[in-house]
Amino acid sequence: MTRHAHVTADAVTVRLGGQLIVDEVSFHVDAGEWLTIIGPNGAGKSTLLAAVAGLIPADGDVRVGGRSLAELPRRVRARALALVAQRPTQPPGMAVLDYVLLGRTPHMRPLGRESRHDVDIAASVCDRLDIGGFLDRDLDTLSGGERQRVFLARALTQLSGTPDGLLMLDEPTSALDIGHQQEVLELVEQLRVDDGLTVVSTMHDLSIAGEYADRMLLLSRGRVAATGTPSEVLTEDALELHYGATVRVVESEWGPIVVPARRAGGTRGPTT
Ligand SMILES: Nc1ncnc2c1ncn2[C@@H]1O[C@H](COP(=O)(O)OP(=O)(O)OP(=O)(O)O)[C@@H](O)[C@H]1O
Repeated sequence: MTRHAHVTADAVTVRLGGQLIVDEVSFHVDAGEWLTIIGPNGAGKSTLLAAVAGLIPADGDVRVGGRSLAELPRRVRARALALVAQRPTQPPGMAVLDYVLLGRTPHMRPLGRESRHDVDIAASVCDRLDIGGFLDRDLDTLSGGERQRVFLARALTQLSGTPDGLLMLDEPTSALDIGHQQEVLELVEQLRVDDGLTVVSTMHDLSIAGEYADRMLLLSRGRVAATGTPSEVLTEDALELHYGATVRVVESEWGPIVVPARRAGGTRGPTT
């Protein structure tokens, strides 16, 4: 399959509160590819995602599907890309189904109501994310992990029916147990393959990130420190340099596994 760049970020730069937070970051993501942005706390990952999604002012240029994001009308942009933020704003007292249906807004006529088709899409996405039993519940009453899947359901509902959709996920599995982490990431992977979604995510669990990403981008102090396959980016030296972490990287059939290593002087070193 011939791939073409679906997202191109060119010298994206963001200043917040007088500080340079994202510094001339450039990257591309091919159509149908999964790029995961990693980097230590405060590196600028969420800010970069928000800038690429056009949610905060930034210098530089972002092109999606060959068109400059700045030139796309809001509704067109909302059908082309969806961002699940780390802490999405959540209207108080809203039922899960109503919240997920907000994802259909860019597909409806202005002031129109959702159709049976919209409700079917939302309900089916919720079923796939194992939250079909919560549709009438108030969003505020869900657990953190249940709520995280509702946020993802809204984004998938938003992109449903869009060929070449761009799904951006800011730490999509941070509140999930290991079973639901796997379920959510496998679902995203399946949608990527079946529906041609392009995925850009941030993740802190480097081993899991490496299992799903085609390519990774290591962001450090707002700048690109490395890009490449998981095996190229997840090196012991790079993780020491940019995270200050002492780790062992072990290659497995699923990609590199990153294991924190006890520092010298630990009381339970390897028994040999
Ligand atoms: N409005 C703001 N004003 C000033 N500084 C800000 C503002 N918003 C974010 N920052 C700073 O920008 C830096 C990058 O924040 P960002 O949330 O993008 O990092 P991150 O890599 O996603 O971090 P984490 O892994 O902790 O989620 C941080 O130092 C943060 O304190």
